[in-house]
Amino acid sequence: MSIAVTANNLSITFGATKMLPDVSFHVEPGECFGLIGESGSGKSTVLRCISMLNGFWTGDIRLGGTPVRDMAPVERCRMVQMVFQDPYGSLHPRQSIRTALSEPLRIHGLDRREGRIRRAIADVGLPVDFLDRYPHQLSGGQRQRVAIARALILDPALLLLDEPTSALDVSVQAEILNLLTRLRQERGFTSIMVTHDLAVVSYMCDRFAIMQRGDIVEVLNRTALERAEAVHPYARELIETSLAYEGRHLLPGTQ
Ligand SMILES: Nc1ncnc2c1ncn2[C@@H]1O[C@H](COP(=O)(O)OP(=O)(O)OP(=O)(O)O)[C@@H](O)[C@H]1O
Repeated sequence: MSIAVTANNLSITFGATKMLPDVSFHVEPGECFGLIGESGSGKSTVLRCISMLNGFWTGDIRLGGTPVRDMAPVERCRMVQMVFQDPYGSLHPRQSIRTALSEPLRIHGLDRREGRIRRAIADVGLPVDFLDRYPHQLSGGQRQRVAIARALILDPALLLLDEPTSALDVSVQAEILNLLTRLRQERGFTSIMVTHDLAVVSYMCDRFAIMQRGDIVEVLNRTALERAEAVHPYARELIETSLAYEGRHLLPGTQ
C-alpha cells in the first residue's frame, strides 16, 4: 500500500522565528523521498508536521489527496508511521517487545494479534523468542529493527524515517538500510527520509530535497546527483563537501 504526499506553502513559526517560511513538495506513491541539509534547517520539523506531531502549521498537507488535518487521528496513525533516530528513546523500557508490538494492534482493534506479532518480528530478521525480551536486552540495531517492526505492523501507506541509522555503528547502519530497502520493495509503502548523509540519500532515495534555513533550495534525483547537475550554490557546496569527505569530486569547476 502506498500514497502520494503533497505539501503546499507549509509554514511554521516557533516563537519569533519563522522556521519553515514556505515549503512545497510532492512525493509520488511508492517513492522514497529524502530530506537533506544543514543541522537546524527544518528537516525533522517537516516530518513532524506531516505526522501532526506538530499541528500548529499553516498551509496544506495532503495524503492521497485528503488534507491531513481532516483525518481522524486513528485513521492518520494507521496511514502514517514514523521511525526515530534513537530506538532506545522510542521504546518503553518497561514494556517487553511483545507488548510494544501488540499496543498498536490493540489500539486499532486488530485480531489475530499473536500471529501478526510473530510475522512482524520475523519480517525484520529477529528470532521470535526476542518477543519476551525488554529493550535493554537488545543491541542498538536490534532495537531499531523492533522500532521498524512496530511502525510497519499496521501496514502504513507512508513511513517517515527521521535519521533512522545515525545513532548506529556503520556496519549496523548498512544492515538497517538494506532491511528498509527490502521491506519497501515487498510492501510498496511511500517513504520520506531525513538524513545528514548524502551516501544514504543516494543509496535509498529516488529523489531528495536539499534544505537550508527552512527552505527547499533544490530537488534532485539520483541521476542528477551522479551527473553533477545541482545548480543552487548551497546544494553544490553540500554535495561537494560530502564527496570530498569520501575522497571524490563530481561537480565541474571544483577540486
Ligand atoms: N517545538 C519546537 N519549539 C521551538 N523550536 C523548535 C521546535 N522544534 C524545532 N525547533 C527548532 O527549529 C529548528 C529546526 O529543527 P529541526 O529539528 O527541524 O532541524 P533539522 O534540520 O532536523 O536538524 P538536525 O539535522 O540537527 O536534526 C531548530 O532550530 C530547532 O531548535
